Amino acid sequence: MTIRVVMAGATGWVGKALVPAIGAQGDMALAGAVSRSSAGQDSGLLVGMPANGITVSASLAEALEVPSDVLVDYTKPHLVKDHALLAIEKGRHVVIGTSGLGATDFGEIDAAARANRVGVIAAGNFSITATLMKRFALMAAKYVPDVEVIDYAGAKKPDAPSGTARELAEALADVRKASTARPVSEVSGVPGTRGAAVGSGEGVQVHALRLPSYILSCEALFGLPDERLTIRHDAGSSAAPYVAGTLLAIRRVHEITGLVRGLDALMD
Ligand SMILES: NC(=O)C1=CN([C@@H]2O[C@H](COP(=O)(O)OP(=O)(O)OC[C@H]3O[C@@H](n4cnc5c(N)ncnc54)[C@H](OP(=O)(O)O)[C@@H]3O)[C@@H](O)[C@H]2O)C=CC1
Ligand SMILES: O=C(O)C1=N[C@H](C(=O)O)C[C@H](O)C1
Repeated sequence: MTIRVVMAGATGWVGKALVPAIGAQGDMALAGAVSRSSAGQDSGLLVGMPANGITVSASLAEALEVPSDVLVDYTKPHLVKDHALLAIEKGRHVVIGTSGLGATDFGEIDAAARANRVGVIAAGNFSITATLMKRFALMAAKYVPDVEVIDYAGAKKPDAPSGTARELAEALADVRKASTARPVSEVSGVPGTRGAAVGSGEGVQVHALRLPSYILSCEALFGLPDERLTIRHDAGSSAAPYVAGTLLAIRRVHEITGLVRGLDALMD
């Protein structure tokens, strides 16, 4: 069976890497592509490939008028929730790469996916090594109660924390033991400098830095008396690391009903 894929954000940094990769898979075919600025153009030519006959649509609604199986979204934080809900309503499975969503948004997406009997896979980071960082950090959190997260990204990134840091902090908050740090509410000075608590219960403090020259790095820092552990992931400057994980999600999403968060759920 050929999986028919609609790529929202086809002309973006990640979309440009995914369009040729989807076309190269024997079991997948591009069925639609979305970008406002390139609407009406051939999506293959746009990414430096031979023409593929798939014309770019100006909106997701237009792209979903043609039959397809899976929406892949790498667009913008303010669009992704509406895109996901629209695709679910139209009976499509969804793979979410776009950052910016939190636990409440994902709760709504999960409910809609269950009601429409489709699957959604969302990962803050579809790279294998970023996924391993999350897995190792979750292992460490079983043994070390004190953990905080630092999220490094470029000055122009529109969302904070990053999808990578947010998914990590929410997952850590679910398993962490009580912190020994002085509660932020009891800190004098400028308490905001202690970061923001992300996730359930006491949450995990996340500190987001936004500076020119950074791409995206994420650190989980663990402390015990007289020793510490740092688990860090650094993304490079190309979108190549996200391709394999996204293709895996496209292949597996039809097996799911409702939402699964994190590429780690598909590994093993
Ligand atoms: N989960 C993961 O592993 C990763 C997640 N990301 C996240 O993915 C998202 C996308 O990243 P990136 O590829 O760098 O983004 P870009 O800014 O490079 O690309 C955004 C894409 O979305 C399209 N777009 C923007 N606005 C609209 C709109 N209103 N309707 C339809 N399409 C629109 C743009 O085309 P146009 O402007 O022409 O409409 C473009 O094709 C970000 O949130 C990023 O943080 C990034 C890398 C990995
Ligand atoms: O905005 C980016 O560039 C990236 N965003 C993702 C995130 O928000 O975690 C991850 C990716 O490494 C790059």
